[in-house]
Amino acid sequence: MTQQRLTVLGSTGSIGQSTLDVVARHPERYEIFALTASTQVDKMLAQCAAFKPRHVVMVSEAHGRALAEQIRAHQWPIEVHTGAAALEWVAAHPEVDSVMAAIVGAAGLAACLAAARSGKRLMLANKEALVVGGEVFLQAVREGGAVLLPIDSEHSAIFQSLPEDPSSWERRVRKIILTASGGPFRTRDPDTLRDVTPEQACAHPNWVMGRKISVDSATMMNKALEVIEARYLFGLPPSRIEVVIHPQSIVHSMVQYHDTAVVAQLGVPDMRAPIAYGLAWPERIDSGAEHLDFTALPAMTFSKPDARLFPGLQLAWDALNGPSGTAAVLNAANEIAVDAFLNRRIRFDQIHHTNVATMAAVLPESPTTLADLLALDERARRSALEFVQRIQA
Ligand SMILES: NC(=O)C1=CN([C@@H]2O[C@H](COP(=O)(O)OP(=O)(O)OC[C@H]3O[C@@H](n4cnc5c(N)ncnc54)[C@H](OP(=O)(O)O)[C@@H]3O)[C@@H](O)[C@H]2O)C=CC1
Ligand SMILES: CC(=O)[C@@H](O)[C@H](O)COP(=O)(O)O
Ligand SMILES: [Mn+2]
Repeated sequence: MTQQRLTVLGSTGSIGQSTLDVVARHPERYEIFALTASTQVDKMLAQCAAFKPRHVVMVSEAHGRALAEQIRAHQWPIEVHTGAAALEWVAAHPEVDSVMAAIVGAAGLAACLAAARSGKRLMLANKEALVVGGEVFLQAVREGGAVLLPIDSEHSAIFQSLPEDPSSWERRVRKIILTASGGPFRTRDPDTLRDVTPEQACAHPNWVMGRKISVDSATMMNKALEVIEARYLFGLPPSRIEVVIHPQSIVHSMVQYHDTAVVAQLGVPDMRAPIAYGLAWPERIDSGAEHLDFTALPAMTFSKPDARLFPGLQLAWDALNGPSGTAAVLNAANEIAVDAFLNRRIRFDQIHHTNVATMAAVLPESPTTLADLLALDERARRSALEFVQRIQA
């Protein structure tokens, strides 16, 4: 068995830490080449002590300087880089075999494209990168000869439930069914959502995750992003992607075939399982997650999402059926709106208002390059920010 050399983008986050937890269980299989973060110096220092990477990137210069000082004091042979361009360098480095993409938001797009163009095994948790990148992302994967493996729990489940030969998916599959927990507000009266706090929105019933994705789960924009992600990963038309509420998060998603058979993937809600699958594919390795005990499971239920409670979900299909680039506009608006909500500048229900207003205001012009995508992302962010400033006043 040859060791895989890994770059973990976003190693200080929830997915990054779970990835390192799995990696630590298999030192004979994985070696860390580079770790990247933005601001969390202490966490990164602890990861440096445990994994001795050759390179570390701190996107923030000030935090990078603070880390470099500590690394010098320990006399560790680790090079510290700063700035966003260094993310692309460690993602594309010729000595790297595999890249875990676990940065949150469109900030991870350029590094994902760099890994894809360099033909890496690209494990994708950073769904926003694919939502924004769309066909440009897929073209980079094809041209670079990369292997794109989903880490998002639903998409890992679908990937595990599909036949091995991707050229048969369109022909054999009737529908992809994404499960959604419904988040912390699933049973609320929609009229009471105006005044929920960031703390309430981040209290996900089943998963411990970063703050941005936790708010997305509460609005179900997470599922909207996942519908778009599924469309690009599996190539089925948007009309053949469905969402069902499954509050227990045990069935991670399903594939329904033309003969009526449904193949699903089940497991405890622990991201180490899909991460281990991505790391070892097509092998199976210990992930550290608990095995399912079917005799101890709660009753599993499935229901239709309530459009009054989760109006943002429909935006996925609106974006996919709109001009190319509309998904990038939606993502940018949502990133701005979630940040404004987390900083108590807008109400929870105004996240959706911001997304709708930005989609109406910003018309994309068929982006075909990374530069086009970044310019569109920037334009949509400016428009969303203007809207946020208007409704705040
Ligand atoms: N958490 C989960 O269970 C799941 C997450 N995902 C997806 O995985 C991705 C990561 O999520 P999660 O781990 O929860 O997020 P976190 O917020 O926990 O972690 C984000 C990571 O990205 C880094 N980061 C933040 N901003 C930037 C930036 N501008 N440039 C470079 N690095 C940056 C952070 O660095 P620092 O903290 O040092 O500032 C941190 O390492 C998201 O796209 C999410 O949707 C998908 C499925 C499940
Ligand atoms: C763990 C994971 O993949 C998250 O995306 C999770 O699915 C969030 O749960 P929701 O179903 O509430 O969005
Ligand atoms: Mn998910």
